[in-house]
Amino acid sequence: MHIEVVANIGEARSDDFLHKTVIVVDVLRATSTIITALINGCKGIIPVETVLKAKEQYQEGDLLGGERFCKKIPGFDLGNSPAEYTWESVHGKRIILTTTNGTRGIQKAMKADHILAGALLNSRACAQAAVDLKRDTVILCAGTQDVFSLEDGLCAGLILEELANELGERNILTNDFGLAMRGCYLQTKDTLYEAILASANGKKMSKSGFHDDLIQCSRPNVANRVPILERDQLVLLPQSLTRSAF
Ligand SMILES: O=C(O)[C@H](CS(=O)(=O)O)OP(=O)(O)O
Ligand SMILES: [Mg+2]
Repeated sequence: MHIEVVANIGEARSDDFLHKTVIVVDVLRATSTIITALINGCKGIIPVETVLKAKEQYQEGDLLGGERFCKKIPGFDLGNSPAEYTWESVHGKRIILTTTNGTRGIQKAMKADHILAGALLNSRACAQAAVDLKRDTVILCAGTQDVFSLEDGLCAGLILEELANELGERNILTNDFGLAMRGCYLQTKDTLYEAILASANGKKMSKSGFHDDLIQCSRPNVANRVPILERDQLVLLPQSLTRSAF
């Protein structure tokens, strides 16, 4: 299996996604939020690029979620903190979500055969799903405003590590950036939270009052489910029979 790791949305060329599986990674915080919301029973998540498009898509009974500059968008029901997306607040609801980077990354990947939402939370499940989908795979690090973000790279490294465990070292091929991210992950795997806390986004999140989100989003493989885009909605990929629950 060939896996290309792309450093940020600005470097992504959507034609490169044809016939592939794209795992969109935005650890802080969009894909961590998406995973949390779906596991907590939300019906589906429509990722959109702008606030205007979110309001256009909105139907009675939906929840509007998302942020600009890390903060909840005025008039929206939810921000972009995974902790807001509890069973009580989201189960049975459809969510229209717009964030600065993650939802833009999903839109950018539209030419792919399959689009998955990945984060540290579900890295092993993402690797297993990518193997089951039998496509060459792109791990698209969302980054922040078209600049690489360490937390996304570390997650890409963990997914590569999980793919090597699944397929065997000799059966995975990646690009130089992927090799570098896998090395970074292996170097920091026992202090992931501290590494993310020290990153640009980690410092920004802490300063903005979202320190708890760093703790939540830095937990590897605590979720065994994978969001997949079906038509225009993110839903949970059915648990493949070959995979254990945990
Ligand atoms: O809400 C977030 O965590 C970030 C905000 S920013 O881009 O880092 O300012 O957005 P996301 O789309 O989740 O990366
Ligand atoms: Mg981010």
